Amino acid sequence: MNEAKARDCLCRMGERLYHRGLVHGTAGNLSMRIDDGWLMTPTNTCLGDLDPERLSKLDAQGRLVSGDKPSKEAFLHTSVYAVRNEAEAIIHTHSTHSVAVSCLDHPEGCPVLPPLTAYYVMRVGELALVPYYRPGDTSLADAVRDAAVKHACVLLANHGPVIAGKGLNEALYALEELEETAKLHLLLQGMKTKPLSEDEVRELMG
Ligand SMILES: O=C(CO)COP(=O)(O)O
Ligand SMILES: [Zn+2]
Repeated sequence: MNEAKARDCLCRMGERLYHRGLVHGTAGNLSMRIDDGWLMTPTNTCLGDLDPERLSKLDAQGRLVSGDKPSKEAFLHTSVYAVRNEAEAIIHTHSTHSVAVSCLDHPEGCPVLPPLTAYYVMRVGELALVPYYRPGDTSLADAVRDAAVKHACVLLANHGPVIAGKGLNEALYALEELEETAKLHLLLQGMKTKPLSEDEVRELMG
């Protein structure tokens, strides 16, 4: 995709996330791979009101080439691209229900969310949980990179999701499935639920 089109796509995606209520304030950040590096949302900006000219352009080494100062999670984004060759776009949000799930006490070895529906399994697959680190901490980027080797969707404890996709739309659809499943999981708290069986999940994962 050419750079002008990528700039336009990022701004439209920011607006879409904002109007869907999936981002608020200046939380969250977006990026896209381009031929000579990455485009990323600038730090402390509202994703609903992005200016294509002010997006941060980073070179292949992650250095700022033009635009405003990049997101404090820039290193997290570039670390995920480094281990996921197919990833062309990354969305990070503080979407409410996903964040609520990220604040629960998750026993070691249990899935972060149960496979409640087929679409959750198809779009999100296996969600990895990364322990809490301060936003922008390079240790957070390192932990996310390690998790991203096997997982396109990662949930940062007490923070929010990071989703890599072959394009922005693929990342959005996974994020929306995650957010809705997190909502279902919270709605079902205290009720006897029957998630998909291991065989049903295996069939969907292919
Ligand atoms: O979500 C955020 C931090 O985790 C937002 O930070 P930035 O405004 O620096 O992108
Ligand atoms: Zn964040």
